[in-house]
Amino acid sequence: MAAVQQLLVSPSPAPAPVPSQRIASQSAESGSMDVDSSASNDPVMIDSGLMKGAPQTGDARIVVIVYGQGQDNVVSVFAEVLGKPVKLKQHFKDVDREDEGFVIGLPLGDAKQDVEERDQQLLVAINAHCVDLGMPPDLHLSIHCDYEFLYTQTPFSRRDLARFISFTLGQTSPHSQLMAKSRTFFISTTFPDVHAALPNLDILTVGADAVEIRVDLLREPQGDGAFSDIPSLSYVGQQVMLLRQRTELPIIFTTRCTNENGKFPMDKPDLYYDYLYRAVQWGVEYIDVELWLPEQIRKKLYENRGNSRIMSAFHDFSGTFKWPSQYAQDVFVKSKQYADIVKMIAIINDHNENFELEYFRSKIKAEYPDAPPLSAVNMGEIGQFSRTLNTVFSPITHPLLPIIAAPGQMSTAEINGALALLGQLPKKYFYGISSAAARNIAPRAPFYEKCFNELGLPHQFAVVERQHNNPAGIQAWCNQRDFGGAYLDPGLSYQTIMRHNPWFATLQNGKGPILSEAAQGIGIIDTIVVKPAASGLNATPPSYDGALPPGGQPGLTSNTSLVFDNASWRGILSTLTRDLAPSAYFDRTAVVLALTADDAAPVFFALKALKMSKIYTVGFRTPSTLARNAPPIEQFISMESLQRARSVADNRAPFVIISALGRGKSNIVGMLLRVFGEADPEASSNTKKVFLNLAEAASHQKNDPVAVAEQSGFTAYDAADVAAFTTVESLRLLVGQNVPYSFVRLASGRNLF
Ligand SMILES: O=C1C[C@@](O)(C(=O)O)C[C@@H](O)[C@@H]1O
Repeated sequence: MAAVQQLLVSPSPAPAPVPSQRIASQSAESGSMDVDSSASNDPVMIDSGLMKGAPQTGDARIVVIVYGQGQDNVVSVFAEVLGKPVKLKQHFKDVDREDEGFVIGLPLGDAKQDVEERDQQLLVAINAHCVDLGMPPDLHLSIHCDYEFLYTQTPFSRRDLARFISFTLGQTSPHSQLMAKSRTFFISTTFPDVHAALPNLDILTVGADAVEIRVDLLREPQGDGAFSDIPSLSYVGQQVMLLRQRTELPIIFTTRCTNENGKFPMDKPDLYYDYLYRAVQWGVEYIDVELWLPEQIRKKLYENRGNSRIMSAFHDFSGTFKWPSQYAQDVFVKSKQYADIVKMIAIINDHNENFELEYFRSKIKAEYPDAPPLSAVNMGEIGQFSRTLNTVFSPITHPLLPIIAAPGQMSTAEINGALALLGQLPKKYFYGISSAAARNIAPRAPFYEKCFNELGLPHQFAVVERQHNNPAGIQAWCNQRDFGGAYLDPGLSYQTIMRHNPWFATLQNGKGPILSEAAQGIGIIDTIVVKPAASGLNATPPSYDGALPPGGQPGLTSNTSLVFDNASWRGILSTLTRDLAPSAYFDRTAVVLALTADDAAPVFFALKALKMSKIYTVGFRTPSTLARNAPPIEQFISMESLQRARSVADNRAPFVIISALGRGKSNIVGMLLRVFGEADPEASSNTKKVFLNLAEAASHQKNDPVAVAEQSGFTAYDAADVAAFTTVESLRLLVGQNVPYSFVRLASGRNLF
């Protein structure tokens, strides 16, 4: 306890992180650390635009779960994931305003009687069906509930439930995040049975931003060696469930018709509605809706799409389609009416028609600036060139797939290889600038190399060691003609980088590097992204007279700028929301233990994104600049303040404990875990508290914080979880490619499943 007291009363000083370039120069001038304890009472709220892609409050209606016989337990899991208490009732009519803030469970038999008359303004109805009990679910409930969650009991995928409920309630929005990327790909799986894809799914989806399930290609066995003409909704539901349990990627649900290279019959258009609307109810992120379908079906799907996004699809196999024609433009105009993405795909006869498509693309952009994004490619070998140029949801294949989904499809590696040959993807040098200690905790270099290979990227990657206390020399790696980007592990404060690497200040004609929103809010830079600047062509090349790294070509080219970014906060956010919906954190409090404010800064930003209402700190003081971008802060400076936090009403008592304290301090972390982990009989929700250990794992040791947390009733995550999610984010920032979290874990020797 003496050690605790000592730590609590003697916080270590911390350099002030910098929330903006302007503030950066001010505090750099003053040179002093700005410690502000009053900031805790009067936090300055950040711009809403500051957290693009951050969780949203979403659907505020009462969540009602209809459960099957003997399945009332699933209601508690929903409640736990949402961070709400549970109530069991009988009928929809029993649910009223007093139930706001609860998750309500209704037994199937009773719920069925009045599901149609329910108050849709008040509640959102989810039919939870355990497929182990048999398929299909009760049809009446399937049709009339807002959503349907299909699950297996063993294994039960909590991650799938968290993702389903966060998405359907609008707390997460994968579409807006994907559309912010400069290039997106989706892999068209062509398996007759998703089971066949599962063993290779991690590797298959490297480079993909979404996975398409070609429902029309699924083959449902009939038992006598035959297959049904079209797979039943029961079969399709289970296939989607299986896929979703095994990938974190958004799913595209496609029922491709016989006329457009698919197998779905065209004689009953209503059948499409039944399948596609059910996919909306299953919480599938993207629904492919073919343009030939009657307008009333397309309109109805668009209007009832919930949080799913509609990809309008048009394929022309006639060989007479012409991109410069009025017809092509009419197709676009008709498509965009009920679409979030417009897909147009055609067979061409001449290579030049690829250029016509490019002209069409730019014309559409200019004439319909507010229209949904266009994804357009040509089929066949002759059309492959267009597949390298399309940037919105390019369909890709993989050598491990049984067949290609359309003539001319290419893999990500082939597309990148082609771009490299065409000079569109020049070889660049990427660096992992890390301290020896960081490299030991989570070696990222072999993984980067693996990804570059797998993605067919021509780049080269090298790890360079930074002396622990010497932040100088970073500029030497960046000021090279072929510099591609770098991650810094650990990150460094903006001020520190700028102070010790004066060359950065010369960028952009003296304006310095660009700071991303996250970097501004956090003040710690862990990713340096190269951005070709449109206006940079006339810029003066920045000069540099320092030593160059071996083999480096002097001088970052003048038409590029550098973006200082932060990927760690997203790693933290993704870890915290892997098994819980964001709402489990909304308005609750956290404890953050660290030796310096720098270590805590990305945590604060993530907790702000999770709309947490207060942070208690241990071990450091929070500079006002950092407090501005965080929930209100109170420092634990005595045992009394700790006791106070412990005795407040349940909702205000700390729900998350995040520690960046190293091994030497694990007894302090353990003490706090025991103090706050005790079960609270008054608890207003049954959600287990969360512990995140950002420090090096000290497993098999006495006082291992993760073990103590689990014994004290916490769900615990460690630095490796965050490192994997952070790597996903930094790859996305540095090379614009998505690599699934599960692949990162696999590549680092730990399988997630
Ligand atoms: O729409 C498309 C595009 C595609 O037809 C192609 O050309 O790659 C492949 C299909 O699976 C997908 O649904």
